[in-house]
Amino acid sequence: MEYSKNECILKIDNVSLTLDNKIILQNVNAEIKNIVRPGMTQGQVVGFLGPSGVGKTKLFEIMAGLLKPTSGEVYVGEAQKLVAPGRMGVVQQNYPLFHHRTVMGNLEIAAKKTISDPQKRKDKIFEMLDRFHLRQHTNMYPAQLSGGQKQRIAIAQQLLCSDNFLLMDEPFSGLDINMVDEVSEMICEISNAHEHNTIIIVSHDIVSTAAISDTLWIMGRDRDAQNNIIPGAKIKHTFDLIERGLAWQPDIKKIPAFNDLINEVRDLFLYL
Ligand SMILES: Nc1ncnc2c1ncn2[C@@H]1O[C@H](COP(=O)(O)OP(=O)(O)OP(=O)(O)O)[C@@H](O)[C@H]1O
Repeated sequence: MEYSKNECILKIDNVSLTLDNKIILQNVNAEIKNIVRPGMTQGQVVGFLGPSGVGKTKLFEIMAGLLKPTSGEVYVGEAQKLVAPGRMGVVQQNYPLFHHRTVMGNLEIAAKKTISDPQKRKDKIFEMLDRFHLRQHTNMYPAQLSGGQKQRIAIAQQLLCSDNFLLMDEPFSGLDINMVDEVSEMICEISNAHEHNTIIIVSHDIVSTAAISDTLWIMGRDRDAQNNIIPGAKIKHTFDLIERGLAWQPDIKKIPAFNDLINEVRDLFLYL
């Protein structure tokens, strides 16, 4: 598997967060580097896992520039600029679309932020509608769409108005098994549409997330000698799935080493 990891495109630099005198995050550090594969357009997917209540959503909000940490910074892009709202695409679980606007109307609002020429904007929107199999829904309102269709519009919207980063909160939640496969394929397709495309998925679904990730971040807290949790979560474990030969593989779930990985992650969860 020939590849190299080059410049840093996202850096979480010593991020801590205290809310109402409660330490939530403590010195979180992590980095994503650009992956280059000769002859391929290779983006990447980072799966972000951890037990319930550990602080994933808070770090997600900090990475999105929506929440200011108590200390530390997040830098994004090749130029390593401080993150600011709008730089990262954010697809939340409830897909907040404008209900009084059609699919086209919703995408227009997003596209206006980055494309000023009306014709170019329309062309780009139709390209997105085709890519996400939504062309026949162009003039429908969100209330007339399924959950999966709303999710695809929310993704298209974010791709139209932000840089190459997409943060997704629980993309598999509430989906049946066929839809999970469909969303997984879509995430891989988006990540590989541009070599700087980077999708970070926060999820409780370890198997679906690991199956499409190149890297796994596992968030957790330390324990004291009495086995009590020490407040302040960090990214305690990073799995490089490329190095393990578990990235870019069709039928990954059938590979025994993939099942070993899942068991390893589940075992870690017992102590986080
Ligand atoms: N405003 C607040 N003040 C104090 N504590 C808070 C506040 N908001 C969230 N918390 C706490 O921060 C911790 C982390 O919450 P967060 O939502 O990030 O966890 P999570 O890992 O995303 O959980 P889940 O997987 O269940 O969604 C929780 O223990 C929560 O109780």
